[in-house]
Amino acid sequence: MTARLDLRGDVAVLVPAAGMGVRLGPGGPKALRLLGGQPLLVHAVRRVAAAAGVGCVVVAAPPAEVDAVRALLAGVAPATVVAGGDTRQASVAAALAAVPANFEIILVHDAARALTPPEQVAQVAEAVRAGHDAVIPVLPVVDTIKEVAASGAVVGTVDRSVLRAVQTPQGFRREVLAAAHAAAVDEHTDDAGMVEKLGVTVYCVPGDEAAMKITRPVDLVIAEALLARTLRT
Ligand SMILES: Nc1ccn([C@@H]2O[C@H](COP(=O)(O)OP(=O)(O)OP(=O)(O)O)[C@@H](O)[C@H]2O)c(=O)n1
Ligand SMILES: C[C@](O)(CO)[C@H](O)COP(=O)(O)O
Repeated sequence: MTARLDLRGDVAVLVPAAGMGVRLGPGGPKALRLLGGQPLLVHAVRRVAAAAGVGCVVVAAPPAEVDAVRALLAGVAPATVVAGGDTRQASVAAALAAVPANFEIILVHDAARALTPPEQVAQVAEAVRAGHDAVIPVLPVVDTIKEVAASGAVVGTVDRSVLRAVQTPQGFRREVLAAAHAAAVDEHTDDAGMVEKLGVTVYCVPGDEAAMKITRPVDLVIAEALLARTLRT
């Protein structure tokens, strides 16, 4: 049993956790699915709360599970739990609305990236504190990438040296994230994409393989192995 963590810092972390996990298959909301015997959300919040500088955690839970998630997190960290929306973007907006006014640095972190090291959370926050308006952790793309037509014919091979796979947490000055959500007219899969539309420069820091997103059944198998490796060391 791990002790409940206190929060003392100037960084608020929003944890969208209201998705159904359709690509993972049947089994209920993804954030409540088990990894090493504990819900993904518990792994994620424990690591976020352990990161240097984090003073506030707001979780957007599946609307039917808000009370259950409050109870689940009571022994983990002092998180605020709100009802999420129909899309990730709506869930982030709901969580953002619940952040106390004194937090000027806001991170957005997928519950589905359950094993993200606290150091990655702290590094993103630090880059915002150092003056960047928007910060994302990224990894190089390891596969050859083709552009393919609807017919199945290859159009061309993309230069992957300029591509990066994007992780979370994504970090923002509060004003920038709030402006991006206020201005959004279409759906985005990440918050940095919304900020880009404002013309704000998004800065990259190195990501971590442990921050992989649990999306498909095979990702749960990989995450179990990563967790076992962490526990061994
Ligand atoms: N309406 C939604 C949809 C997604 N999320 C959250 O956004 C993160 C990233 O989304 P993804 O991994 O795509 O999760 P799901 O939407 O649950 O997956 P799927 O698309 O397979 O249903 C997850 O932590 C998920 O819980 C959310 O809070 N609210
Ligand atoms: C925010 C994100 O995790 C960055 O990789 C991702 O965009 C989440 O959305 P998706 O539904 O998996 O595309």
